[in-house]
Amino acid sequence: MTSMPVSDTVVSAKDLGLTFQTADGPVTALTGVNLTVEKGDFVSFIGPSGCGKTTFLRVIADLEKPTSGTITVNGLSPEDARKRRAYGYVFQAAALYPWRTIEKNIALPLEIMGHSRDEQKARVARTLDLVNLTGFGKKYPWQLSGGMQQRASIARALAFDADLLLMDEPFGALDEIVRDHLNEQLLKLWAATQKTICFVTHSIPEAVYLSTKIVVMSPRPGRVTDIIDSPLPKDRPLGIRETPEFLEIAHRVREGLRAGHSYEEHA
Ligand SMILES: Nc1ncnc2c1ncn2[C@@H]1O[C@H](COP(=O)(O)OP(=O)(O)OP(=O)(O)O)[C@@H](O)[C@H]1O
Repeated sequence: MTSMPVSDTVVSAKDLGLTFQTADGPVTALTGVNLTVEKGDFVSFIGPSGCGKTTFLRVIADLEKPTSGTITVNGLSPEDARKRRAYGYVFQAAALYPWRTIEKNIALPLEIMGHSRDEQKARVARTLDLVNLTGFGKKYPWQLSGGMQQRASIARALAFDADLLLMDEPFGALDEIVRDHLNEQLLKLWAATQKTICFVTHSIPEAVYLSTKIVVMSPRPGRVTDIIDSPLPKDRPLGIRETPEFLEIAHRVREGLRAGHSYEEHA
């Protein structure tokens, strides 16, 4: 096996653009995106519907091809990175198979990758523990709450131990109290596993609470209007959301979103 390139840069996008050709003409989902994600970063992408957040995640995952600019993932093309299983992907809906138990859902990618039964069992137990679902492996998805299902889908994405986790609005459909709880748990999980996380959200408090870096985007065409490096400490109790430092970053995100919006109105 060839060794991985040694670098702390996980994602590097330079002047990245993606225009979809549709029956109604071209749709520019992304234009001029420059962004570097370093190992261990927690990067949130925030912006209104249609600003290209999901498209950017899909480009990293090699599910879409850019039409201009360049992007590398772990120093490789997205295609080569995907083949080396560089990332786990968590979708907006938990997308668990209803006819499989939670542990069988988590084991599915491991089965496909040809891991032995013992290895599968060990990894399933480890990831269930990471998302606090030990004891629920034999349940079916419908027997779990929405928040627990989403944790199970995070466990599935963690099971093959990729360093990069791509999360597309994983908690968007959950109520605020459950969401707060999952945000706290996700930060603990991030600290424990030292993963690099790219996280799409519509929520300003969620983005500020979770991130080391916040990428503010605006639509038509989708572009980055601000990149904020958070000065907040890594250890973040929920109460941090009432501190002046937190509110200041939230204010800057809101300003960035507003600036993008007025561009849209005047374009
Ligand atoms: N496969 C596709 N074909 C054509 N247009 C597409 C395709 N995928 C996305 N788009 C368009 O690209 C733009 C960006 O979409 P994208 O889903 O990335 O936005 P988003 O910021 O994730 O939105 P949301 O917050 O609603 O999920 C939108 O205008 C969308 O309609």
